[in-house]
Amino acid sequence: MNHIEVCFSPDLIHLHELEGKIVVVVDIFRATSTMVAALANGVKEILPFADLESCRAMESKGFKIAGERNGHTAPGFELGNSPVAFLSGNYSGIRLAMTTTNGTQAIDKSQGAAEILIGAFPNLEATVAFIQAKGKDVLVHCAGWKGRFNLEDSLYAGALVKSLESTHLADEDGALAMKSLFEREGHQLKTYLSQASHAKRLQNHGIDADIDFCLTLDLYDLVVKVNEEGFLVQV
Ligand SMILES: O=C(O)[C@H](CS(=O)(=O)O)OP(=O)(O)O
Repeated sequence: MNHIEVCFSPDLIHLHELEGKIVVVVDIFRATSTMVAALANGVKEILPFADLESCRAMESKGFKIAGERNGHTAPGFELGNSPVAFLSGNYSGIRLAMTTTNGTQAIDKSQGAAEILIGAFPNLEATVAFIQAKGKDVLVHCAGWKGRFNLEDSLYAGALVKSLESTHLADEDGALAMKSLFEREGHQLKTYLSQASHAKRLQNHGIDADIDFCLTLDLYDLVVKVNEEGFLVQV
């Protein structure tokens, strides 16, 4: 049987072994939900950046640029970090360069894994099926918030642990705790996560539609991975 463990913040990733594992990066509010929405709605590939300047520079290379800090579109960027923005409009075939407060930092810190997947509730079951076909150990890397634990990424980790229980043993405390939390609260994701500090911050930004989208299960039969050139693509 394979194993599954959970890292609750990019600041703790040094405590985990990445080599040989599938790392699933998750930033429910909103980066990884937005990445899944973008690729499901025509975007060809996404190049993630940890910093604003490197991302901004990609505009002159033919990329659309998406930049967000503290929940707002960064100055000079065409797009921010809204999944709903990709549900309308024509993004067919575009290349996107993207940087966000937490999510793209977590991707950056996942280098060294056998494979890096992008996890979100709208593609949970597709991700589960892909992992089960691979037969590798899994590390869920929660983006958290500025180095801190957050409820929504951790609850996704619990959903993944629960969905993989027939093939992946959860024998460390973080994975066991999040599985229990998901078993208790997973039937009422939206109600439970409305109290999350991140959801409250975003509600103050008037983006309830984004939050609803981010907490919708299995909208897409789509797996997103980081390819050898560092692009996020559909598998
Ligand atoms: O845009 C978001 O939802 C957040 C903003 S913040 O972390 O709450 O300031 O960024 P993300 O990288 O998606 O966590």
